[in-house]
Amino acid sequence: MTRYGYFGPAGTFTEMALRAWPGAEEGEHTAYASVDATLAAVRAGEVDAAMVPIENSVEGGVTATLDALASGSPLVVIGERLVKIRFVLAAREGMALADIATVGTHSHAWAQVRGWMGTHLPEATYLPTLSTASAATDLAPGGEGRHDAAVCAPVAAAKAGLIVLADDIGDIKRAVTRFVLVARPNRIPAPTGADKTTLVLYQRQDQAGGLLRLLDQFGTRGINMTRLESRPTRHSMGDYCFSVDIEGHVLDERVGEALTGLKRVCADVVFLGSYARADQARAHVAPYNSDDDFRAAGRWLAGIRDLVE
Ligand SMILES: O=C(O)C(=O)C[C@]1(C(=O)O)C=C[C@@H](O)C=C1
Repeated sequence: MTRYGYFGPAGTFTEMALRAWPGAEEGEHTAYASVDATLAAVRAGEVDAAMVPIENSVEGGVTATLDALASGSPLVVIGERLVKIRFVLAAREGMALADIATVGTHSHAWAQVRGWMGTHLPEATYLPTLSTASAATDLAPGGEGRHDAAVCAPVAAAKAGLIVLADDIGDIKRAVTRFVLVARPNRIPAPTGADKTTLVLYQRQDQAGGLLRLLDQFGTRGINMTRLESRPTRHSMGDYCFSVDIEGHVLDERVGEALTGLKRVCADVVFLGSYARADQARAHVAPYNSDDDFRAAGRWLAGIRDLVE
């Protein structure tokens, strides 16, 4: 039986993403209190794969995940899931909106309901919690009740026996979070034609046009990028690496060529996996950059080289 870990406790959006993964319902599920602990469990072999949040359509990259993936022993993304985000404001039985002085939730969730809070609970103090579901369980019978209300998923409020004071309180109604399933690098899923590849790129040195040179490796091979974020390397002030998602699979000729190009020009390239896109959108391939184009050009060069004595 496959052992899955996830950023928990039960009732997080991350758990929903794991449940949406084909076959995961039949596996064994273990919740971890933080993204770091979840990925450490994969690295230690406690679980075979784990689901963690990586990107939200409103608040952007989940830096805890980006940083934990980029450092430490190698891990790879083997799949992704998109989950529609709907938040409720939940509290213990008997509470009314007027009684709420403190609100607990995950920092990414708070960023998505800030506007609603400013309008409906402008005086409320925000208390950060490890996850949206842990904000709810804190209010369950036996919980410490460190805040008056929790911002969480409807399912987390129900599990904790809470009442819903307000439903669908996200400032952006179509908010979506992207979650990735991460494993040790002993398997890379086969290409599907609708794939993504995730990389972390370290520049050799900070110089004019440095980032342009890295991105050029994609541009000249007709590769479309779907995410680019800079993160501090933590070595010194102003020293950044780039976390990138591109369309395509490591077995695609254009992606392979871009990777070898990056390996030459970068101080380091961390390969974080090639995997099927959740939305199944096929890769855009710019003209003259298909596998056939690359192979034909390779055959032409080999033909010339064959003539060398
Ligand atoms: O706390 C949760 O429920 C999570 O799954 C984490 C998380 C995140 O890290 O972005 C996931 C989705 C929501 O956007 C808010 C919080």
